[in-house]
Amino acid sequence: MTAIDPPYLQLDNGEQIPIRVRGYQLLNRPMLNRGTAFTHDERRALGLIGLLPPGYASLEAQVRRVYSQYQEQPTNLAKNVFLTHMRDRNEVLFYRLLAEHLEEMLPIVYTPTIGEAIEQYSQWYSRPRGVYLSIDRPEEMEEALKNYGLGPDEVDIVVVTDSEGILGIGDQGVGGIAITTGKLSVYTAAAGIHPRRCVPVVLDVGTDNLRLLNDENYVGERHARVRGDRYDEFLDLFVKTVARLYPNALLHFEDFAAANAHRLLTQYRDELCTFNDDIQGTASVVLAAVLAAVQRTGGRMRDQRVVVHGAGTAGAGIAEVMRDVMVQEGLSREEANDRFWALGSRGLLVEGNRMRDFQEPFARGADEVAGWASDNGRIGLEEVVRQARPTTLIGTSAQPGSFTEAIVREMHKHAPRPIIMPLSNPTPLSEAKPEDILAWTDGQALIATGSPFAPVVRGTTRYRIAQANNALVFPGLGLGVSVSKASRVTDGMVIAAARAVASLMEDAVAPGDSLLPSVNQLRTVSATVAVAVCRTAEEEGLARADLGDPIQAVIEQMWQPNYARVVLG
Ligand SMILES: NC(=O)C1=CN([C@@H]2O[C@H](COP(=O)(O)OP(=O)(O)OC[C@H]3O[C@@H](n4cnc5c(N)ncnc54)[C@H](O)[C@@H]3O)[C@@H](O)[C@H]2O)C=CC1
Ligand SMILES: CC(=O)C(=O)O
Ligand SMILES: [Mg+2]
Repeated sequence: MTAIDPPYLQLDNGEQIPIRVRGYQLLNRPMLNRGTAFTHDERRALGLIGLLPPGYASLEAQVRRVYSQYQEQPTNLAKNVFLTHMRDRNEVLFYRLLAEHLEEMLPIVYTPTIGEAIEQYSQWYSRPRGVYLSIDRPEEMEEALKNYGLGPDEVDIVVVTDSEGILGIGDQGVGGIAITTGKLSVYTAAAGIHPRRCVPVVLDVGTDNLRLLNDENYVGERHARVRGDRYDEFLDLFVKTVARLYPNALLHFEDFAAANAHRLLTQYRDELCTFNDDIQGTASVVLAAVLAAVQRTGGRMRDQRVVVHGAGTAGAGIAEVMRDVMVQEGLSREEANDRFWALGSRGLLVEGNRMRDFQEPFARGADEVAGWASDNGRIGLEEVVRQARPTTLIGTSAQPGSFTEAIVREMHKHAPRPIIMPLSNPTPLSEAKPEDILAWTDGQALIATGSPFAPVVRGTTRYRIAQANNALVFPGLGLGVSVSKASRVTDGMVIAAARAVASLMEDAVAPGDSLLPSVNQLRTVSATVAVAVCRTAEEEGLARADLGDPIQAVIEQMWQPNYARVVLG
């Protein structure tokens, strides 16, 4: 006996979803629409007779057709637009296509092409997706979120940006909504978070991007970025409204500028279940790559000497988590901080100079650097590498080409297997190309990048380049939080996620092996991360779900892109 009247969708987990709309209304609902995959009986029952061409195509046949259409698109941006439109028509088909061609399509729906799509958001704008909240109308915030149509128990993840620090391309105004929908695509493709249980949000607080303000097509608020008290009050209202409307959701902050990113994380991390992906997601995946690299060099984390080029949102987060692991390995906090040399736009961070509070732990003493070469007081990367003799070089500066041949060769003089990670996105902003780094270090460098790079062949060795992108962590983190109903995201979870990713690479020890799992393994990686997060949530007393077997719980919750059975009665 069923609880509801047909027609309805019968899901694998026993749930039944009523189908209340008919005809074109149904075809316009991307989660229900299946186009030519509706059978004739379904078309009769759902008011679709005459609204579709008579032929029937299975999901598999539809995937083959849309894949060939995809391949005909002339540019990567056109491919991105094609996939965006497809997601707006038929989400199961979109996610099935993405799942079957993940390595090929992730760079299209995510970095690097998403950077272009965001820059040209207003020019290509055709239909909305997500929730647009304007700082000029805070009183409409609750109504706007409610209009999205999801109830208190129907949301697992809210991804929010204020668009000030999109990837490495900076302030992109309202177009930043596309980073939130992009991240949510990755949540679904990588971790099986149900696409309808997610809310993408842009906080339109204005923009300082003059190109956008002068573009007649721009679809955002046309004024400078609001800062100060009004910004803080708007953010506070947003966080409190989300916590009230969706009490079980994870709130994911994305691409805020450095000052706000760290400040907001500190302010809200103990108040609700929230994390900052650029700080914590990035720190976790980079820690995984560094742990794998350190294992290959036969050393320990506590012995690393680490230069962080670009100690902003991502760079400082990476340093903090590496420092915490060094402390776990027995160093005092001060000894561990001392193993870092961090640079900002004014060069090496030195005590007494102006810097942000989250950078202070990594500043060097003025006495120590007194004899170092500087240009108007600015100590540059080459001098830092010469003096500090790092074993690990992290790039989160968005300064393309800043890991020069001279710098990499200097580092290699003292580090036989230098760990070098140009992590800036999108691809044109990378601090160096893996091919060059390998050439300058005679193939000895252990490398990870932020955006995807093709393998490099040198002699008989094929080097697979690890993509240290937070996409290897945030989907599994979100899934683990959702399955365990964790009340907070903790540093323990961030480190557990990193160790889980690194554990997948323990057998990868041949020359040329990647430091991280490949994008094709994203589902496995996300499930592994989710299980580690669930276990940590339990250990830390933060899990509100009775998990039983976390592996089974995680696998059962992962949504698969299949058409559910339609029960017609
Ligand atoms: N691989 C990944 O998963 C991730 C990569 N990133 C990338 O990292 C880059 C930075 O992103 P955020 O940390 O969010 O930006 P951010 O603006 O917070 O940090 C950038 C830092 O670089 C510093 N900087 C600027 N010019 C410099 C120079 N000439 N020398 C040294 N430092 C300089 C700035 O002072 C700032 O501290 C972006 O390209 C972003 O795409 C960010 C998050 C995740
Ligand atoms: C990957 C990412 O989050 C970034 O580049 O900002
Ligand atoms: Mg980001």
